[in-house]
Amino acid sequence: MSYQIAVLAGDGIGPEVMAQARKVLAAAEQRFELNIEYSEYDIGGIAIDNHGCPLPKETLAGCEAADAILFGSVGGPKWEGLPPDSQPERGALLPLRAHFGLFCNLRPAKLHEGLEHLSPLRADISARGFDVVCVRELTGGIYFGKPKGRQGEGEAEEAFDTMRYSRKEIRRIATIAFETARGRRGKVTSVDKANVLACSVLWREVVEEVAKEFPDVTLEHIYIDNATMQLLRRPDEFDVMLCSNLFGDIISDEIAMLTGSMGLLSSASMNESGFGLYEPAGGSAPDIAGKGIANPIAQILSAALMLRHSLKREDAAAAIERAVGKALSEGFLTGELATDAAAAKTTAEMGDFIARAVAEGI
Ligand SMILES: NC(=O)C1=CN([C@@H]2O[C@H](COP(=O)(O)OP(=O)(O)OC[C@H]3O[C@@H](n4cnc5c(N)ncnc54)[C@H](O)[C@@H]3O)[C@@H](O)[C@H]2O)C=CC1
Ligand SMILES: CC(C)CC(=O)C(=O)O
Ligand SMILES: [Mg+2]
Repeated sequence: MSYQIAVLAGDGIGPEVMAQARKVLAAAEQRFELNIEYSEYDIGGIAIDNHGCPLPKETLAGCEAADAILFGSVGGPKWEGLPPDSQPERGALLPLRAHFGLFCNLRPAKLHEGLEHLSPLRADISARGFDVVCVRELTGGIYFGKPKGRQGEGEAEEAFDTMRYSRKEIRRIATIAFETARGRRGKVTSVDKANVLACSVLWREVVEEVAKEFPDVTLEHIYIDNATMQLLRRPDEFDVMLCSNLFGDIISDEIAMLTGSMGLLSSASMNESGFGLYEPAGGSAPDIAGKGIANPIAQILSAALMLRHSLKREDAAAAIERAVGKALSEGFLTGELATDAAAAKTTAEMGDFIARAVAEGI
């Protein structure tokens, strides 16, 4: 069986970390006798520069023809002055998510063995460890609600966004959260702002309905403001965090950093047919782009999620995750994690280490 993967490295650190994911995938292909073909396409800022638009037709056609999309990141200061819908994020990433109906975003974060002391959590809390999956609704809510815009003569006097959710949208993502919890520690924490927002009141109602179909799973509700605080206080008590688009965006950066770095959090975005886009949860990191110091692990773990969810190769996915665990537990760390700057590894050295560990079959 051969697989077609559309590779969209994008901007900033995207191409640097994507090169490492490709190395690791090559090692996995050899060891597990996978047959993967890759086609590379421009997206985001690089596509604006090369084609005059952030999501060229060829890119979309390449993605449509593929079994899965491996995505880097888009955006950066160079393109910030463009009209909003021509920018990399609103003109490419969000339309891509909408086009493929990628409503289900899974962001798994766990405190890796060997990194406990590098987490910004208080030492006694990080010693307890944690392992959380953020299940984020990705194609609805305030990021997509209409109308949205600016109003006023000349310089806008006001701007507005619309938060909107249907029962169907809430039901399908809540169902995924409960199913995910069933395969884990059996607890869903639904994050909302039901003391203020009409969408959150509906969110709670529908989540309660779905919960009745999963009597073996415990459900708790929490307001977003309290959730950000409780994650710092008792992260080990969370299992699956069910979030709307906006709240999941916020929570996912927090859980990434609790594990030590934004460069560790992978993600899978899937539609109702199981088609997926796999990308690091962080962005293009313009502050470190081009320096060869970005952590490629989020991209490498996203490739592992692609192997698991789209290619159904649990063996190869698990091997990559073990290889990442080996690097971290042996203190093989990129600069943002290394306590001894002189011992920090480059992006490429990390990719080489993990690829070798996959090839050697740890
Ligand atoms: N999926 C995507 O393509 C996303 C794109 N963006 C875009 O990326 C650009 C930068 O956004 P920011 O808000 O600065 O968020 P960011 O996630 O790019 O960076 C935030 C901080 O995390 C660090 N960081 C991120 N990834 C890292 C890695 N792999 N290794 C080490 N450190 C890492 C950065 O150096 C920076 O200090 C913006 O244009 C934004 O719109 C932001 C988030 C997601
Ligand atoms: C353009 C943003 C919505 C991307 C982002 O921050 C994310 O998906 O986490
Ligand atoms: Mg984000």
